[in-house]
Amino acid sequence: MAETVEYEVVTQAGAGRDAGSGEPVLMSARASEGGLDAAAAAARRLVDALVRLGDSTDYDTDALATRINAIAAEVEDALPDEAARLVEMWQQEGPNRHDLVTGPQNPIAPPLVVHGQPDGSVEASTTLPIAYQGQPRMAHGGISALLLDHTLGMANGWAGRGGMTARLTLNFKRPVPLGEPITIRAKQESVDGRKLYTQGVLSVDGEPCVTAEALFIAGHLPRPTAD
Ligand SMILES: CCCCCCCC/C=C\CCCCCCCC(=O)SCCNC(=O)CCNC(=O)[C@H](O)C(C)(C)COP(=O)(O)OP(=O)(O)OC[C@H]1O[C@@H](n2cnc3c(N)ncnc32)[C@H](O)[C@@H]1OP(=O)(O)O
Repeated sequence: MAETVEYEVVTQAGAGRDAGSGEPVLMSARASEGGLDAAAAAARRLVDALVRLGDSTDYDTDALATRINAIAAEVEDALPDEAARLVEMWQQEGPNRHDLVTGPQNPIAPPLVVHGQPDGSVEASTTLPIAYQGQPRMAHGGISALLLDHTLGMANGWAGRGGMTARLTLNFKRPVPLGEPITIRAKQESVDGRKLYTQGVLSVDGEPCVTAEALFIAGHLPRPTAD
């Protein structure tokens, strides 16, 4: 097996769920109004507009591609060393700002907002745009799987011991609509040695759409370091 390590969970407030405030605690990173978070939000907006644009418009998409490529080239010219960026990404003890589900710096993250609850569960919410469409007007099942896997993973972190997904079982009970608020609740139900058993449900308007049961194995791959 690959070498794995365990991380201590530190919340934004500087403590894990034992802080005992009795209030939900924000676990995902809060988006800043400017800087890279704002640029990622703009990229998300652009992706949404492109998917909605289609071909039946007079809009000059060739010129658009040229302009988008010019911006991409400008950003590429400013990129730091890739290894150093990886170290920076994983330095933070709190929520990952770069991750593809909750990260405000990641344009393909919806992003999902996750709160740790006093009862040991986590609750996550977002609204999915049309870029995530599977069946007409509905979210792709793989997106539901991604959101559930991640939220169950965060529930493990909130419970104090996180790990890697070994098995994820999903039941798709109802299609998940785009453009409507979705909620995911998840909780680590039991621990047996390194085996973490975690469950969750994705609901819309209080109606369960997708349920998940997972086995995680405690430990993560080591974070990149400068050495
Ligand atoms: C306010 C601020 C808070 C911030 C902090 C928040 C905290 C949260 C932070 C961040 C959340 C992030 C959330 C992310 C969530 C997403 C996670 C992923 O997507 S992970 C990527 C996908 N998964 C993989 O790539 C794994 C690939 N598989 C492996 O690497 C290995 O198979 C691994 C590590 C899973 C297990 O390998 P071994 O060698 O360590 O362990 P072995 O000995 O094989 O298994 C241990 C036991 O588990 C059973 N087991 C393993 N896999 C099983 C399976 N699929 N089904 C049933 N049993 C299984 C085995 O039979 C064994 O059982 P016996 O101890 O013998 O009783």
